[in-house]
Amino acid sequence: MESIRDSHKQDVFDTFFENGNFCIVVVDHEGIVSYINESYCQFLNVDKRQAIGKHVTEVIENTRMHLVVETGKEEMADLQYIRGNYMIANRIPLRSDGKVVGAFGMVLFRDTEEWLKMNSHIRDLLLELKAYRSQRREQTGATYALHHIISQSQEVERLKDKIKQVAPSDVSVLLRGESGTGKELFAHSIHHLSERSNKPFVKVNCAAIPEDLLESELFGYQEGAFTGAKKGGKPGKFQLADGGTLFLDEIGDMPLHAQVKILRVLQEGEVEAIGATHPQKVNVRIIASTHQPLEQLIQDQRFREDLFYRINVVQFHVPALRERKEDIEVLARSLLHKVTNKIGKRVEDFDPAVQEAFKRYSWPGNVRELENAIESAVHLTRSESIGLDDLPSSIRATSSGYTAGRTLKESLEEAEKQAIQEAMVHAEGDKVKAAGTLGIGKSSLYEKVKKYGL
Ligand SMILES: Nc1ncnc2c1ncn2[C@@H]1O[C@H](COP(=O)(O)OP(=O)(O)OP(=O)(O)O)[C@@H](O)[C@H]1O
Repeated sequence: MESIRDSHKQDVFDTFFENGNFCIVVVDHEGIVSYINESYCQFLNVDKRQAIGKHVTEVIENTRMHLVVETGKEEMADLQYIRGNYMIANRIPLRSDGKVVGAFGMVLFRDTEEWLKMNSHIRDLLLELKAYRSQRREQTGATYALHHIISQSQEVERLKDKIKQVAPSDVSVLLRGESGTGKELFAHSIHHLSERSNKPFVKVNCAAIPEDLLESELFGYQEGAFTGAKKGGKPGKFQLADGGTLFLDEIGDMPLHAQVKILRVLQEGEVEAIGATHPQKVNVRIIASTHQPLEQLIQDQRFREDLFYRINVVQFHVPALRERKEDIEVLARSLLHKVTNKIGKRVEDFDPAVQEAFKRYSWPGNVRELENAIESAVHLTRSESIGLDDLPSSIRATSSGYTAGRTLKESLEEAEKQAIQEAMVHAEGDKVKAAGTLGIGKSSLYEKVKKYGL
């Protein structure tokens, strides 16, 4: 099919070159004006017929068009003083068979006032967009999207791809992984990528709500349901999340009686507020997260198997930071930027030894621990680059067996403390297992845990 450029070459040319909004000039290889449009002539207050054929310096004040022909280098968004003001122009060399045969000039803004107007118009639009975005985030409750998850490792990149695949459906997702790995960020991202993104994202921290309040938090209550109940009652998290996503954080810590009730809501799509006479229909997508070994909890009868199958339709494992060391450097830089912006202190980089220590350390607290270590170092440092001395001692200790000013006994104790910490993380808090891995007795481990305040 003939393209619009070929069939209407002249119209396209006229529309662009004679458009009243643009000022355009073309010079030949000697800097002689071979074309100038009407609006440029009006702006310069010159007659078009007289301008064509003259050297560009005689037509346009402070022009550099002839210089662009000489240098062959384009000049973009350059300021040019003209008619008592600065205009902003692009100058582009025209080439034929590799030789500069002339130059094309275009005024982007006739004066800085015009530019400022456009600039403030765009700034206003950007501010409006920003306000709209944060308002929407506040309304929905999901602050993060997939692009906020910084990574370079194949593991996390693959995980992001899988998240994109399942997010649009309504399927329940179980996010597993150690504490601080970023499970909540993934939960937000799933919501953002789903059809529910304009509806609420409601988080329930199952480990933080006192057991006796959990039911009223989850399912709400009616006015007069119990002494101290608020006037008008209170909606539960399920009702608040209606149409959107309910994020059950740390679901492994949920008491059994609440598990039974949640299961019923998920099976029946109905929730009954405390003191209500009728159940109420709710439509929520469930995303749950846990760092606990749920299969073990099921065996110990601390987690209901039927609830496990309900929430575990698609399961993702977010790897620990020590299992994806490639992410540490990019994450550290991005977190440094985040922290310095928040604190307002100028710290731009890490000493190479710090990045090395970061790579060697095992990060039992994962990205959260990395963020905290960087925040504390930014507060402590006296230079623009974070050094080893600015790091918490546990991380510093991994840089070598030796830290200046420390006795051998202190260094050994630090190493021992760290080994115990790591073993405890691997054993998910099971002290008997951790003692076994370390090759020491249970009572010896208890003693050391007490000594180091772990
Ligand atoms: N890939 C990442 N990019 C940027 N920030 C991250 C990333 N992963 C985690 N974080 C940051 O680390 C902190 C902990 O993340 P998050 O709360 O999502 O972890 P979690 O796995 O849900 O932890 P918990 O199980 O304790 O609730 C947050 O401040 C988060 O912003």
